[in-house]
Amino acid sequence: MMQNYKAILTREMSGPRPVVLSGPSGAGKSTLLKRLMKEYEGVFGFSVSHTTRNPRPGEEDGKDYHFVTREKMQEGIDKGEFIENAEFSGNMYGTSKSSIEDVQAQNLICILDVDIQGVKNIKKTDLNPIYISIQPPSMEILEKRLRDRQTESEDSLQKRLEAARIDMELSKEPGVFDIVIVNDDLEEAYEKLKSVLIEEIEKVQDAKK
Ligand SMILES: Nc1ncnc2c1ncn2[C@@H]1O[C@H](COP(=O)(O)OP(=O)(O)OP(=O)(O)O)[C@@H](O)[C@H]1O
Ligand SMILES: Nc1nc2c(ncn2[C@@H]2O[C@H](COP(=O)(O)O)[C@@H](O)[C@H]2O)c(=O)[nH]1
Repeated sequence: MMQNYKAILTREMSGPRPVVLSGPSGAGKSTLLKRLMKEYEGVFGFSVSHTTRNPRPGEEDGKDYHFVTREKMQEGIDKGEFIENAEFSGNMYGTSKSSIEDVQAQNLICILDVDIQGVKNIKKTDLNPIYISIQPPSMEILEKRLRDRQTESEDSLQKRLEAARIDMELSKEPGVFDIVIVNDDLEEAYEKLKSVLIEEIEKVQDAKK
């Protein structure tokens, strides 16, 4: 009984469980999470990462990423401001502690979009998120999606495909992810994602009533 009470208290103090979305570049993470955040406005908050890559057309500083120089990013890492950071396709990426705290302070479900290195490093922290991997149906389809997106140079595209091969292998390892969703048909993948998160979503909605 006492233990139950303690568990409830801890949950209330720490808020809803965060969600880590991972998977190869081009698998559809941003597409799915933007849709989720639109349908469940006021339930999710995006953890805005830092990156040293250049913004793509339409991307906003402070909303999609905090776009920073290598020097600035390294300075933050050295000061211990990041819970994880990684080098991906020639650029630095990282999750600052404050990006998560900002979302959690609002009692929202914090969504993190990180690569597989991020997943491994977050597992060493006490964040305790739900780990979801979004996978493409095949390497061929992934390459087509990345090319059609027209955001990458040939060099960046090749680096991303190489990272994708590693990611696709690692995602098959038991225990790394709570669930692996193959994003073939977008509607089906989205429904699956919602079904995994519905319990957590309802908790946040109930708390607002
Ligand atoms: N099920 C799908 N069927 C067809 N195209 C899709 C599907 N899901 C996503 N796409 C398209 O594939 C491209 C890559 O998707 P998206 O940008 O969401 O990937 P991502 O995993 O967020 O990539 P990154 O990690 O590089 O940010 C986009 O142009 C998107 O519109
Ligand atoms: N380890 C981390 N990986 C991150 C973070 N933010 C994004 N990412 C991952 O980087 C790649 C490429 O992203 P893109 O926006 O340049 O296409 C992708 O796999 C993201 O999941 C982060 O903070 N830490």
